Amino acid sequence: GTPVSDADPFGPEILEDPLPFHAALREAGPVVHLSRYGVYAMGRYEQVHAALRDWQGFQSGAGVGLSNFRTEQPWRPPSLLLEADPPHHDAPRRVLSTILVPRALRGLRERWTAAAVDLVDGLLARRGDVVEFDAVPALAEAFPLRVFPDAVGIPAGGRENLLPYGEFLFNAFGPHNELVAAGAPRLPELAAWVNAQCAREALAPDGFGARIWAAADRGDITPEQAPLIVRSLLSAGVDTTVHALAAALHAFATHPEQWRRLRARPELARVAFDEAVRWASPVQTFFRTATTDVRVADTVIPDGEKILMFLAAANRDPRRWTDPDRFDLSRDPSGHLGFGFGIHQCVGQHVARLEAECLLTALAARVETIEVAGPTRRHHNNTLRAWGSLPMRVRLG
Ligand code: HEM
Ligand SMILES: CC(C)Cc1ccc(C(=O)O)cc1
Repeated sequence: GTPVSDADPFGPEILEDPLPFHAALREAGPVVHLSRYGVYAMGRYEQVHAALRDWQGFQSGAGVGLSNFRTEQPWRPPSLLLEADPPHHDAPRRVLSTILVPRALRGLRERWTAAAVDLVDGLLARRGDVVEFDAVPALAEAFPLRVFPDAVGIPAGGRENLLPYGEFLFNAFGPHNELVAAGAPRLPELAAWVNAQCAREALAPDGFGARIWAAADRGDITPEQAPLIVRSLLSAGVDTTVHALAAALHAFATHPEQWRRLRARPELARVAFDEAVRWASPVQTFFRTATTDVRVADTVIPDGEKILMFLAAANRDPRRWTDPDRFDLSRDPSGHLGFGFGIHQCVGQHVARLEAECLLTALAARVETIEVAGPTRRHHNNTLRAWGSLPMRVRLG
């Protein structure tokens, strides 16, 4: 096939099945220059981990997509976390990590558990012992949309805008291909709606959003920063969990022995989710920008060049993982790069884990076997690994 350096990682062939390209990229060397986009690509765990750790040499402030904010206008005001370097990154990060730390989420566990049980019961009730449904709309999309917007505290109306907004955002980290073009027409209305949800008066008094505004009232951040930090939650907190949950359900549906393990030991739900995030890497890639001429192995990456990091390739690097292609609940997945690493590591990972734990536990309590019931369909996005459709058959027990 095409040599790695001429490949199009954002083209339909590789988006449909990236695994062969990831393997070829790992084998081609520690760093590979991709001529199509003029970027430096890394697929091995060692180099991706090192680049994520070295925030001084590999900055986020010029954008974490292909677009270089040093020379191009961002499509929206840059994120104060994702697209910021220290020191500007520090206060917004501290505010969000305090709000999203596990003990701050304790109050949600009971509510989210009840919501998961209610969703699963509603799906399975009075339909006999064998039930078929598409797990993408019925579970992977339905559960995050049922619990997360309320946790942020945004109004009830318009929440159907969240997924398409995130869909555009994650496409926009890649090149302006037809995936970006397809989302462009609706963007102005979607962006206007998202921005309106970040205003203090739009937010319920007890959600994550109100806590961000309370941090502004305390002077931990400025009132100008508060809405942008709420925007970070609405940008990063929906499509990621939707596609991670779909990936976990697909993993279990194609590995019945792992479902049996979860049924026997429901406390494995959390580690199972991290193994699914490692195995599927719902966030496949994103970029950094070299802040100086930086040497990686035998390559010098010139100042200002973009580096494309393949988290998904690193998460299946045989140099780091035993039997990397196996979805295995007995593995210790810690150290996986599915949530990133270092100062920008996912600040919402505990929210994602709690959502997954609640949904998987509710399913494991009712469902004896889970299997794919028909042709699955991928959904292509420049950054996200996603299922468009997951026909599923469950047997109650
Ligand atoms: C399974 C679901 C999720 C995955 C796979 C995921 C993945 C990631 C990754 C890989 C990064 C690092 C980006 C970088 O280094 O440039 C990140 C950062 C971030 N995530 Fe998540 N995420 C998930 C869920 C969430 C949720 C639920 C929230 C909000 C509640 C969230 C909010 C954020 C924010 C604000 C950042 C930027 C952190 C910073 O730059 O300091 N994410 N996420
Ligand atoms: C994997 C990351 C690129 C997900 C993400 C998206 C958006 C934001 C934001 O701050 O808007 C933060 C994180």
